[in-house]
Amino acid sequence: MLDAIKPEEVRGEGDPPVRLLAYDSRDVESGALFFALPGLHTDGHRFVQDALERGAVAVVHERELPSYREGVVYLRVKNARRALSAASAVFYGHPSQDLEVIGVTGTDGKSSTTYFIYQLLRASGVKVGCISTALFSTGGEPEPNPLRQSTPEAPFVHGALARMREAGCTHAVVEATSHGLSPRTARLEDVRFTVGVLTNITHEHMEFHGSFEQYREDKGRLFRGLPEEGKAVLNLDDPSSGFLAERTRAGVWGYGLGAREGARLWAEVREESLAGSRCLVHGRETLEVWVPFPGRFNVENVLAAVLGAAAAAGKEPEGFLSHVPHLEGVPGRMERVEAGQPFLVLVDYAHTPGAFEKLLPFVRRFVEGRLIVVFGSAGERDRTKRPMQGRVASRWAEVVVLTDEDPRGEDRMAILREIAAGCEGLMEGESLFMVPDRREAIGLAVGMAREGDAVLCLGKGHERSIVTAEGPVAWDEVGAVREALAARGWREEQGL
Ligand SMILES: CC(=O)N[C@H]1[C@@H](OP(=O)(O)OP(=O)(O)OC[C@H]2O[C@@H](n3ccc(=O)[nH]c3=O)[C@H](O)[C@@H]2O)O[C@H](CO)[C@@H](O)[C@@H]1O[C@H](C)C(=O)N[C@@H](C)C(=O)N[C@H](CCC(=O)O)C(=O)O
Ligand SMILES: Nc1ncnc2c1ncn2[C@@H]1O[C@H](COP(=O)(O)OP(=O)(O)OP(=O)(O)O)[C@@H](O)[C@H]1O
Repeated sequence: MLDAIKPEEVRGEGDPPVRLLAYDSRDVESGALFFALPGLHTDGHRFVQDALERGAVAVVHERELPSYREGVVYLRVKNARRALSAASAVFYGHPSQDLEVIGVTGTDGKSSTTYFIYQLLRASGVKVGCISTALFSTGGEPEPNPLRQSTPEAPFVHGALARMREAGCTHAVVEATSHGLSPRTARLEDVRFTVGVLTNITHEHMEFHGSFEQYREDKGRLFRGLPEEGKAVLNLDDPSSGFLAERTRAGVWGYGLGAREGARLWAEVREESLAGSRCLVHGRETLEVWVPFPGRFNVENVLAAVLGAAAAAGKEPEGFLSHVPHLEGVPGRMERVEAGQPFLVLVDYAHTPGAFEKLLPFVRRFVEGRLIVVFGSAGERDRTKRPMQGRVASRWAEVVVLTDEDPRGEDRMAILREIAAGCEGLMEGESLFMVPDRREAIGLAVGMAREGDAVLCLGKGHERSIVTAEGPVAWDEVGAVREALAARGWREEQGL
């Protein structure tokens, strides 16, 4: 492992057996190799003593430490996150080299596309695992992701890939977020991807990447790292695809809605409803396909998934289309909540201006009454997107109810005011409401809905908590909607 860590300086003698890799002192157990990572809130170097008390036998650090303990090996490196990534790959025996690893990146639609690829490969008899925001599998049935990260830190990624390999998987689908791909976190630095899939690139995470160009550059790392025999699956309707195609050695398979030169698959949407879309999909042959999820963006996700699965399995994409009608969606995405009420209620995970732009005009087409939208914006994350979310929402909705998403340590009302600053043509107290308490906000929206209206609760989806200054508070978006409906006398029918 020493070769992978590449220390600039080694202190202490011996070669203690390493039983686990840890970057948080609170996770350290006897035999751990502890990585002191500089962070945004604190610095891992402050927790070296804590790690040693808990049984760490060696420490990787960037800066000089106040003291060095006898019997412990200290490895000073230039970049501890980079070292963590390299060590994780070695510790788990380079599992990504024994698997076909498909990386899915993009601003929106990563989890959906990841889960679709996972299902398509499984349906064609491939043993596969997946890592994504919502669902996680090391070869068995998918379970909720136990972490608060979409792309986990390197030890978790390589550990999960190793478990997939042990379980007999030949393939893995990994949601590759821009944070995960960034050299600043190095979470995916030592994962060997053979297929890269792009959904889209719009505005998000500017607080982390600093500019759209850097955000795109970081996402581009997935495609730059692909081998010549790999495949880059690109959305030809997205302006960033040309940029990415120029930066990959891999073969390109393009997809899009409508005829596109060079598209390996493209779709014409013939009929669409809140239940899904009937499409003609054109490839080497033309096939009629029912996409069982609402919105053209889901047709795009399905095309991306079919190409991603086919590229990874070394098969023709057309063979995967027959399974599309049987795909399952990710929980909390366009989930309809029914309790006999005469208006539509949808829970969805849209939390970017790009997702709002696709979702709201789509739903608008099927709603005769008013569109009542409940959402917020994450605290301590991209502030520049807040007025953009407000602008898109106010363009399509008659009523906007602003509420907590994950305020973290920020002033809750200040976040809502920043979103409200972008809302155009709405009147506070009549069509614009700021209600930080999310349960109350949902109650207000459901309470004002009349026959033919639609209530859209956005941004929480499947998530099980709201992160406040005091930490995570348990949350269930669908449950909160059901409570609000029950308060008006609409209850889900219960069986015996
Ligand atoms: C904003 C962000 O990227 N945060 C990540 C970052 O945290 P941080 O810089 O605040 O860390 P810190 O709290 O300052 O601590 C520094 C170090 O001291 C360690 N520590 C801290 C306390 C202690 O008692 N002992 C100890 O050892 C910490 O574990 C850490 O290694 O470093 C941590 C350890 O590497 C990550 O777990 C953490 O991800 C958090 C959970 C997070 O919310 N990340 C989000 C932004 C994220 O990664 N999102 C992307 C994109 C999502 C999407 O687009 O869908 C994702 O892939 O999930
Ligand atoms: N292709 C797409 N284009 C735009 N919006 C989309 C697309 N696919 C899904 N969405 C919207 O984005 C939301 C999140 O979808 P999904 O979880 O698949 O994306 P994600 O990229 O994994 O999100 P995140 O990584 O931020 O958790 C959906 O609820 C939907 O509103």
